[in-house]
Amino acid sequence: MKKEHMKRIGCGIHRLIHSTTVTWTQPSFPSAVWKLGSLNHVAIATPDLKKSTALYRDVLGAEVSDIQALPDHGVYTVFVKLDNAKLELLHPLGENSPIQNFLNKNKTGGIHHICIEVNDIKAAMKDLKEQNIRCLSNEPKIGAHGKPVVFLHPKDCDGVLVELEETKL
Ligand SMILES: C[C@@H](C(=O)O)C(=O)SCCNC(=O)CCNC(=O)[C@H](O)C(C)(C)COP(=O)(O)OP(=O)(O)OC[C@H]1O[C@@H](n2cnc3c(N)ncnc32)[C@H](O)[C@@H]1OP(=O)(O)O
Repeated sequence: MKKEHMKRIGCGIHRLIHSTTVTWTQPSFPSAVWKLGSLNHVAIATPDLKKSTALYRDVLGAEVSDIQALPDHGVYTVFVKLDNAKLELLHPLGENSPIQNFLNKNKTGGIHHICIEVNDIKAAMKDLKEQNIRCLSNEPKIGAHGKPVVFLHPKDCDGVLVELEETKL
């Protein structure tokens, strides 16, 4: 292929990439009932909480919280502060911790769930149940930030465990 021809193809691709715009589609249900807010956190399960905390604090230079024990959820947590959201480092607490199951399958740890804020958790749960999305508890529990939370089954959410947290939006 001639050099000039290749240059023209290159310019065409460049223009195509730079002229692409994203179009957004509005939700099909009335947003007055309940709505999603910001990403609150991404949770990472780790077999070594001290090592993971040191990675974010000492290597990556982030501000981190103290270790918090949440026996009702079967986890120890450390929060890592980012500008627009948080990371939640999770380690098993107790014999029936859901994190232990996850770590048995993912020995070195990995992304465990994402947490998205909602303005009305009960309305969200009612609506999602009607759409056959399984909520993993019948009632919201109090989560790591002292606010009501509920988890949605990963098999109903494209393989991702999703936590909803009620926050005033
Ligand atoms: C403090 C609080 C907060 O932030 O406020 C927290 O973080 S509490 C964080 C900890 N709490 C929770 O995770 C509560 C909600 N989680 C749960 O109820 C459970 O962990 C489930 C998600 C239902 C999984 O239950 P369990 O481990 O007994 O079942 P399982 O291993 O047979 O999993 C069933 C299927 O789901 C998949 N699966 C399991 N955990 C997953 C995860 N985290 N992300 C994506 N997929 C996952 C498995 O690979 C399996 O798929 P295959 O069948 O294809 O192999």
